[in-house]
Amino acid sequence: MIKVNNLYHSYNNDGKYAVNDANFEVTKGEIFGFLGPSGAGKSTTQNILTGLLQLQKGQVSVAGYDVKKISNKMFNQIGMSFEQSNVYSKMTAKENLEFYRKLFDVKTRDPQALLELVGLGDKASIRAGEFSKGMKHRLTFVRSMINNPELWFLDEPTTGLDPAIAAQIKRIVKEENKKGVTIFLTTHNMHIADELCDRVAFIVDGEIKLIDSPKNLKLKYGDKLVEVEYIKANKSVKDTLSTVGEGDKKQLQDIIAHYDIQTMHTKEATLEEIFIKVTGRGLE
Ligand SMILES: Nc1ncnc2c1ncn2[C@@H]1O[C@H](COP(=O)(O)OP(=O)(O)OP(=O)(O)O)[C@@H](O)[C@H]1O
Repeated sequence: MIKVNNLYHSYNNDGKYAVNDANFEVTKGEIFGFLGPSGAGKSTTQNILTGLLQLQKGQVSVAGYDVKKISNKMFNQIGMSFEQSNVYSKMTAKENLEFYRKLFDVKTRDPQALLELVGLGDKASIRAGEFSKGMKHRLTFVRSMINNPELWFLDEPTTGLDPAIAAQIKRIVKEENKKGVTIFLTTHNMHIADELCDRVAFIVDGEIKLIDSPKNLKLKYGDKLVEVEYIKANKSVKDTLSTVGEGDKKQLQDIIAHYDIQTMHTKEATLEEIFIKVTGRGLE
């Protein structure tokens, strides 16, 4: 669905690259995450893929189209939801969607039904300018679904939303993906990457450091740890021990044999811990 080879982008032609030799493929039906801190080059890459930035160097094909010579037809097949909501403030929520749907020459979804999907059904005739940031975000989000895209670009889809709405957005993303929609998701939030993505690319300073599934990354980089809490000399003690090292294994057996265990559970490394291990950088 997406093929990127030797992609570079420099804003100032000063030898500094916001995207530096990126190579990846996104296959049909997967949720592919682009995970990296602020300034990593996520938006730049997404903007090149969606034709908002002109391709300078490299080969990029999106939904079967070469982005060097973008065809308007490509826009019928893709959806884009940006972190910054760009809705028309003087139009109502419904007018925003009615206006936008006219840009496509494929079957579009019913604006009222879309608004209801994100809890804005009763706000259809309110001007978007009066909406809160979260409401504008939801409007932008459903607008990007209006043409039933087979490839959906989502930029920080849950950032700044309250947890209930974020959960609703994630549910919709999962449902659309089940119907076969391919999703390219950019984020600096490891939770959403972990929860939604089939594969993630770690990106730092314009470079992709690795690409793998969250599960494989945890198996590969996550230490196999057990967190145990027990009573020793009338005091509660907490230890984190490895199930791989001989010394730790023996200590764990010793604790189980001699002390009163209060809690014991395995501890997985988080994607952020793995990100730091691999790239030497955090996600903030
Ligand atoms: N219009 C621009 N002109 C010059 N430099 C830019 C421009 N847009 C982005 N950059 C620079 O390019 C680099 C990559 O930025 P980009 O916005 O792609 O990162 P990002 O990973 O999307 O970050 P964020 O999560 O903050 O959006 C950064 O160093 C940024 O300062």
